[in-house]
Amino acid sequence: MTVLTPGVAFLGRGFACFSMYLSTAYYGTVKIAESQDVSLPTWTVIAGAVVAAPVLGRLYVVYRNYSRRRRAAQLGARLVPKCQGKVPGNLDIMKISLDSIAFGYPGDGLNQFAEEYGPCYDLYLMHTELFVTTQPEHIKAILANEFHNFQKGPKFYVTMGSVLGTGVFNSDGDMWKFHRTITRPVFARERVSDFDIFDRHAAQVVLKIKERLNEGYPVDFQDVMLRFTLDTATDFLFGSSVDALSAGFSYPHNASRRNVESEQSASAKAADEFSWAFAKCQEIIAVRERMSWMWPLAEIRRDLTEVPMKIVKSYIEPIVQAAIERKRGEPNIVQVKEEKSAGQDDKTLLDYLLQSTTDPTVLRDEILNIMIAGRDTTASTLTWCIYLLSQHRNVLERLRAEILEKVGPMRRPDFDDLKELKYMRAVINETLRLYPAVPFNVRESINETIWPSPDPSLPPLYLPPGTKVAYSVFMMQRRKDLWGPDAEEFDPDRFLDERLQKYHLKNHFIFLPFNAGPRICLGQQYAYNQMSYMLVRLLQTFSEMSLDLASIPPEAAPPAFWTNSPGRKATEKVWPKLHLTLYANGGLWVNMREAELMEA
Ligand code: HEM
Repeated sequence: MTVLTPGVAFLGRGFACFSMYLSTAYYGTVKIAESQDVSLPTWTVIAGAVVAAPVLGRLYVVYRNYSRRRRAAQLGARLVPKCQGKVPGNLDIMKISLDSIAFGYPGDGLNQFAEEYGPCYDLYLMHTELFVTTQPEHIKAILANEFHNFQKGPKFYVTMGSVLGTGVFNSDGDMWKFHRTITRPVFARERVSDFDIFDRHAAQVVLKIKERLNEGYPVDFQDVMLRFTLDTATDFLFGSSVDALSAGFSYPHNASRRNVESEQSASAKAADEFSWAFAKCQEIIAVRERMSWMWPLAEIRRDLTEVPMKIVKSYIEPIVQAAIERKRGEPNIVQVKEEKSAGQDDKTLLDYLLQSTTDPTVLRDEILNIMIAGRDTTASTLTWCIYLLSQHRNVLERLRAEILEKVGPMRRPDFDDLKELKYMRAVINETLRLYPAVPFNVRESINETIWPSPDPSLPPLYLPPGTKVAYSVFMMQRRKDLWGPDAEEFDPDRFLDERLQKYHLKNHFIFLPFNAGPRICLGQQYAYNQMSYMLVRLLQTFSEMSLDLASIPPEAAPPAFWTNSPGRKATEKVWPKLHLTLYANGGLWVNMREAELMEA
């Protein structure tokens, strides 16, 4: 069966709508003319209808805006300020938004609009509302107070569908509840506090980093963390690791020693290919989201996710198929495991999913969603954490001292140890504040609503039904009016000293790296445990960390002109970029010094 590309399907729908409009206009005009005994040549009717189309479109927009203004006034509210672009349809603003993904710093463009219009404004792309907000009360409304009025929405399903399918990230209502219910037991406290899996893979990380440093080369820490989180996630979720850490780590672009593909095992190559495809899919859907409803026009010749998704599917499907076959051969797999483990839950996500369905598509979608959730987010946070530690020696030393005091130089930490590592938690939270793994997110309203005005002297804001709202925790968590004058600085003590009471505890909704409300991250505790575990093992072994800037490919380094920018952008040593999650462009190349036994 031929599958239409998104662009052809989009144009087909447009053509069908336009044909309907033309035929209605034609027969309508002919009927009116007949009733008046006037005869019109066919071509004049059709030409008239074609010329009238943009005029009618414009009239519709004017009428819609007028009725929204009137409705807002009736409710004692006002419209969200509209950004005024220089080109019709605010196409120049769309370009700024797309350019900021390709060439800019997260929030570029949007920060300027925030200065001009305040923390909530309407990008109004192609005459369609797209609200952007960084206001905690608005984000609280989206995620908690008005949860039932804000959905991911049909436009989101279509934009993300070719990658996320109907998984937990791309569903609402009963489908979302179904995914959430079958996934939740996997994150029960006793499961996420079983550190055997973390220990196995963290030991491999430390060993392989040492080997590479001993060869005289830095390591791309981001790449190592993506492998670590892929291995731990697959071990935790499916019961067997894909062993991405066993592949040879990449060498820097300027190294005399190069990556030799033939040295890699087949499974390592497959894991590398999967990682590439996985990132590519996320990049493509992030661009689609920024192009609003026009995105199919960029995919007329082909669905850009097709090739990378083929690779992703070829990786996941055998895992799913094997699980289905196991289930067929051993129908009571979950019960068998329950009996075997005598109280200790060793069932994997797949085991739980198989209790509810053996539909390969549902299984694949769910697994892919959880892999995106579980791999890139923690890898991103650990990467930015090491970046910050490499720039703040005092923080690194204090964190290491805490680890050595509470856990010691060699011992494997347990759950109680991690609870005692208060400074560690502050370092992770401060990393998540400045570099949240999911910096931007989006929802769509179902019914009209009213939000408080960021400026209390002005009337509240009116949101029409069916409005897309993008919210950014990245921008909110750097706001000086919410976090104090030093909001742009990395200072973990703000989660421990009087600033905690003054800012965060006064309003919990100013810090939302894991979201909030019914859709709050299911893996939050797992993520804290995994990240803390990895940091303990790293800092037990290494006492110094520094960036190797020469190893970043020149085209991936932060542009020189950034030094004239406001805020952290001016001082970034690596380029933070984003698809669905935040990452370091070109990798995070670091050197580490092994701790002497005396130091430990
Ligand atoms: C630092 C690490 C992490 C961060 C910052 C993070 C952040 C988030 C955020 C912001 C969401 C909301 C997404 C949305 O509604 O659009 C989310 C949802 C979710 N996360 Fe995490 N996450 C992290 C780690 C993990 C891990 C390790 C797992 C699992 C292994 C996980 C599983 C999930 C799931 C299943 C959801 C979907 C919840 C739903 O829609 O009901 N997360 N996470």
